[in-house]
Amino acid sequence: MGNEQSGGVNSKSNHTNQANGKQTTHQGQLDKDKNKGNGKNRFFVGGRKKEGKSKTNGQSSGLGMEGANYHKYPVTNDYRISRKVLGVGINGKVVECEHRRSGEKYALKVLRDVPKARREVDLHSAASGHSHVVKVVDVYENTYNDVQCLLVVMESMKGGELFTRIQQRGQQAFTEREGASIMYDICSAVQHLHRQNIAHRDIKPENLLYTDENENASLKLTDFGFAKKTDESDPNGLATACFTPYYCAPEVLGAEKYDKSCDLWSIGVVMYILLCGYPPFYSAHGQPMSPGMKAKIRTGQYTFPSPEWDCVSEAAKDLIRKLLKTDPSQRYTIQQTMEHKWITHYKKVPDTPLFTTGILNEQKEHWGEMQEEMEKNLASMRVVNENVQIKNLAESNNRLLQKRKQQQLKPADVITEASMEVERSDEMDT
Ligand SMILES: Nc1ncnc2c1ncn2[C@@H]1O[C@H](COP(=O)(O)OP(=O)(O)OP(=O)(O)O)[C@@H](O)[C@H]1O
Repeated sequence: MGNEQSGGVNSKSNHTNQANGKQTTHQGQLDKDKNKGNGKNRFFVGGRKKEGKSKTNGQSSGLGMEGANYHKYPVTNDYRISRKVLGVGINGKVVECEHRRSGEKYALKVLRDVPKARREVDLHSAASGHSHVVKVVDVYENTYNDVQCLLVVMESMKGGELFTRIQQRGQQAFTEREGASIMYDICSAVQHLHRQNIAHRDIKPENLLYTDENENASLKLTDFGFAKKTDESDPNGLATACFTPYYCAPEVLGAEKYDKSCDLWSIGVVMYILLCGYPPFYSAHGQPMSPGMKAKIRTGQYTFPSPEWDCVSEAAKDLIRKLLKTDPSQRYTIQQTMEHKWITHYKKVPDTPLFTTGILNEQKEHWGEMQEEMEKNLASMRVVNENVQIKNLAESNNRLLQKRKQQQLKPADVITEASMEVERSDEMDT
């Protein structure tokens, strides 16, 4: 994949000092000039070298970011906020903004400043140095109408969602080799996260976006709203909790691996859809879920139906089987996935034309249901684990866990209301 956009404010003026492993940006310099930051002036995104066609695995900015650098001065000092909505999620709108000096366009996500949002911003920033993770450029903590907000400036992803792009290909068939190349990119992003002990826990088609509409656009992972630092888990402190055969209890696997295994399940589902155009746990060709189908999900029954899967390589099917294991302790880790020949040798995967584009188009009207179903499954995986922790924190006499209990987020922290709109005329500059 190639032609990655610069993640910094201005690709020309960004520079990376690779000798000392630090990155500074034009924006960083700007803030130092103004002396308005919080004094640390650490920036999580620097100008990255443009990538050629060959892939680079797991590049990190090397910054070892623990959290974001929150600017306290108004975002509008640096950016013009536009009314153009780039997307709408559960947390509100993502709008376009423009850097005042460089004129470059970025995406702005506005979150209410609650601990969950801080976690999202910190973990996204920490992961942001990878070429297949959407870059966080700047973060501001500003107050609007007495509501404290976090404003996250990200690189603008102008190429839309993964499957929309495949749907829109026209006559040219999507091939298994292209599928392998896409999966390599996704897996390298997840490997980067897991190496930092970050589980994303919300890998789904809507969170995989392309930088632009060019053929060489990069696919990147975004939305760290459910991401979790896995090394904060204390599996030894967790006692047995109720669990269905669908999920093994975290104490069996270790909470850390449990959270990460959720990402591997998602990778398996995305890979399956990529290779045929419909999801694994569905009745023929994406028909809505019946109760019987739901039972199949719980017991991990899926098939590789004909004719879509007839020409797909055995190696691809083998990897899917290893990713879609219902028991997370049996499921492949990201390391094992990266070492599987279908991923490692993605360039040698057969160039077989697939049914994917045609089926995605035929099944357009079922796409919403499919997304909902995937979201429900992800949610139940997260809930199983959260429940286990909540139960044991409440019952535990362990002092460490008691301390964590006090810090535990309340469900009310989940942001459900619409985002703060930065639309007051004094903050707007359209
Ligand atoms: N960097 C970006 N560039 C362009 N569009 C973006 C960007 N980030 C997000 N979007 C758009 O905004 C939508 C919502 O963003 P995001 O998923 O981060 O928010 P959310 O409120 O956490 O959503 P969700 O409901 O998916 O959990 C995305 O589906 C996408 O269409």
